[in-house]
Amino acid sequence: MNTPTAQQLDAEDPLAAKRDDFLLPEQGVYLDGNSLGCLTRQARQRAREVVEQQWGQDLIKSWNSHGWIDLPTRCGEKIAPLIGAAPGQVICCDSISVNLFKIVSAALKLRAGRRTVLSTVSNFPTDLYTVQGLQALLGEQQCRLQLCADTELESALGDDVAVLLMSHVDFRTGYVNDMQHLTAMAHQLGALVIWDLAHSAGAMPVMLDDCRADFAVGCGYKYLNGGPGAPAFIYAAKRHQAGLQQPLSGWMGHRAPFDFDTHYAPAAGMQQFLSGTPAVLSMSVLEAALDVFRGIDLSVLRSKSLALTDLFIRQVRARPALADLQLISPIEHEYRGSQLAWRHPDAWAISQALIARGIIGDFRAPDIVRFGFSPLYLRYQDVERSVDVLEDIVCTGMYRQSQFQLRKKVT
Ligand SMILES: Cc1ncc(COP(=O)(O)O)c(C=O)c1O
Ligand SMILES: Nc1c(O)cccc1C(=O)C[C@H](N)C(=O)O
Repeated sequence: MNTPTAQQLDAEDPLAAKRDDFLLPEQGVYLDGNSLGCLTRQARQRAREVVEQQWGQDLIKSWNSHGWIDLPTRCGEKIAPLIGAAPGQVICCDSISVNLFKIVSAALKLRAGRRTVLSTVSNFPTDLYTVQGLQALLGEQQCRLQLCADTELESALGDDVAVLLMSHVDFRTGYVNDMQHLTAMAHQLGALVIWDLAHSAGAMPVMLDDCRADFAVGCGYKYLNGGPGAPAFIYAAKRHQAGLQQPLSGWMGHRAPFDFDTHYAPAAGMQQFLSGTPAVLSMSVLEAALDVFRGIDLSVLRSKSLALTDLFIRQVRARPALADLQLISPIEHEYRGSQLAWRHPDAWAISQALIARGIIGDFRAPDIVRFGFSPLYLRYQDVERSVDVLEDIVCTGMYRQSQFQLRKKVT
């Protein structure tokens, strides 16, 4: 059987129409939705309404009339089905970093007598920094970060581990950690598990409830397309919610914020994770952006994501000029996220030359060119075009030009 062309794949794509919900750059191909997702029409419309009408005209009344006060809960409930969570377990607030601080601390308290937070050296730095901050605050008798290689998790899970802190999808390689297996293994040894869903929420099905996950965090600005700096979210399994104590106790997490009581008493359920006033502008935009997922079957989304990355790999491998690019993302579908990472000694210059030619991926130190594939708005033809440009940049040696050597502040 002949391999279908990119045009044929696009013609048969059940998600093709979703692309029209997005306002995409007029030129080029955007392969960085794993860092900052694209703008939807609904989000742009909401941004206008919130600024011009709700803030501009209705001002303070909007807390009630436009439901600003319930935004964290409403957004959380919209995210819940995307991550396999039944209602009442997700709330939108703050950043992943801040939320991790709350959750790691609360989870440690649930496992009093144990002090170790186990994570992997490959985890996203903020996950590790947050625990290092807690360790400095609480002292090593209360909190101790232990790091191991990804391959050593089983042997590192000792009986002092209170919390296993894992990224679902590795931010560099796109490797998908086995949520079901690792959660069960940690539970068997008496540890709780916190999952960082930054690179999986909105990109593939996530089954938090089915895996009996304890806690999770994730961000709004990648595959959820909530915009730059969009608020993050927290998941806490219902069975843990009653006995929790999170350290950033603020008035929005109080049982009755407008009683202005002197003493803190946490709200029931997920609201206890709120600290201060929600970022109304960004959360409103995120709420509208989430509408794009309405009616989407996440297994269809996942199939397209895998087909896009399959095509990219096939195209690169078919071109001898690209033989120096070494794939460090998994080949097996089961373990491959929605991104591809390629190692090359001139990764920085190649990523910059690609950007100059309209193919927006990114670079991760020291030598990775990374491409994210957002199935809601990418076409198979975009994939083919990106590899054409990549081949041209390498064949012509364009990336060796001096303007592509200078490192930038944000990579
Ligand atoms: C896996 C992972 N966790 C956390 C973060 C950072 O989250 P935040 O900036 O919301 O604290 C990122 C990316 O920025 C990430 O890739
Ligand atoms: N959050 C970011 C930012 O504020 C600026 C630039 C990049 C980001 C990112 O999201 C990085 C991303 N988490 C990564 O996977 O590398």
